[in-house]
Amino acid sequence: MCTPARQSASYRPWRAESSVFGMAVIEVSGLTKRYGDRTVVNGVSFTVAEGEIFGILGENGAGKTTTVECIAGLRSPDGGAISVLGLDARRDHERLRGLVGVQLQESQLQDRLRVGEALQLYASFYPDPADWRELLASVGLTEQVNTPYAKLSGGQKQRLSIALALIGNPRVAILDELTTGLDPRARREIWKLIRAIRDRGVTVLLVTHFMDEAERLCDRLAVLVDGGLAALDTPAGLIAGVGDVDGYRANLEDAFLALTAPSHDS
Ligand SMILES: Nc1ncnc2c1ncn2[C@@H]1O[C@H](COP(=O)(O)OP(=O)(O)OP(=O)(O)O)[C@@H](O)[C@H]1O
Repeated sequence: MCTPARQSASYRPWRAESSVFGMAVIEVSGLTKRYGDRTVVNGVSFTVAEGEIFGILGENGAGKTTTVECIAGLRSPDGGAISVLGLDARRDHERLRGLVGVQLQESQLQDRLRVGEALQLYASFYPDPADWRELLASVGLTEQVNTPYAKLSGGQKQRLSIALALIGNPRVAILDELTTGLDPRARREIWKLIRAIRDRGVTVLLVTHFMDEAERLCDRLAVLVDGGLAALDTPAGLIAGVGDVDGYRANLEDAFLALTAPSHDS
């Protein structure tokens, strides 16, 4: 069973339910997901507006991937409703496929498939794909165009999976652990790319464990604790909720640790 969301006594929860952005593109209402008798996502609700970069934070096992997989229509919720671009995430999955780009953890391609071939193959699935060579350049893989998947480094595989999520020119991009395994320069390049696609009106939902990434890139953040929504706010709002820590101004990691701290009242 899912335990109630833990919350540190020192944290003053803020909630920015509505954003300054426009139309809601993703609406999650009371999302609940169970595996067997374990509830791993428990009544989670939030909306993501068009053109927003929305981050999901949480400790390992908090339910982040399960949440985004339900939004991507890859898993069936046990309760609640999810609408993406006005369509039902699960029932209208086929229609949404061309509109939503998904990069999930551990995307696995055929070992012998070359980088350029993979992009051209995926581009052929979509009516209005991005220019694959441009995309290749923007994720820094131009030199690897003829490299088979099996010969890519971990970070290069990660960059390719981001390119594949964006190849269909999606209106919504769902990115799970966007920059895990990337070196610092590559991470900055990927942040730039994400901002650029956002500037074109793409709505971005991303899961991350990196506090700097969440703070620099995301307009708002949802923090999941034990499958429940512990906080939903801008990075600055979350930080403001903790005040000072040991005489220093708190940062996002302090806010995250305060929100996810084990409860002391057991
Ligand atoms: N297919 C599955 N069958 C059973 N349990 C699962 C399955 N997938 C995930 N879980 C469990 O559900 C819980 C939430 O997993 P999830 O992958 O959503 O967490 P997460 O927040 O993304 O974690 P991480 O940061 O480690 O990637 C975990 O306890 C996990 O073990």
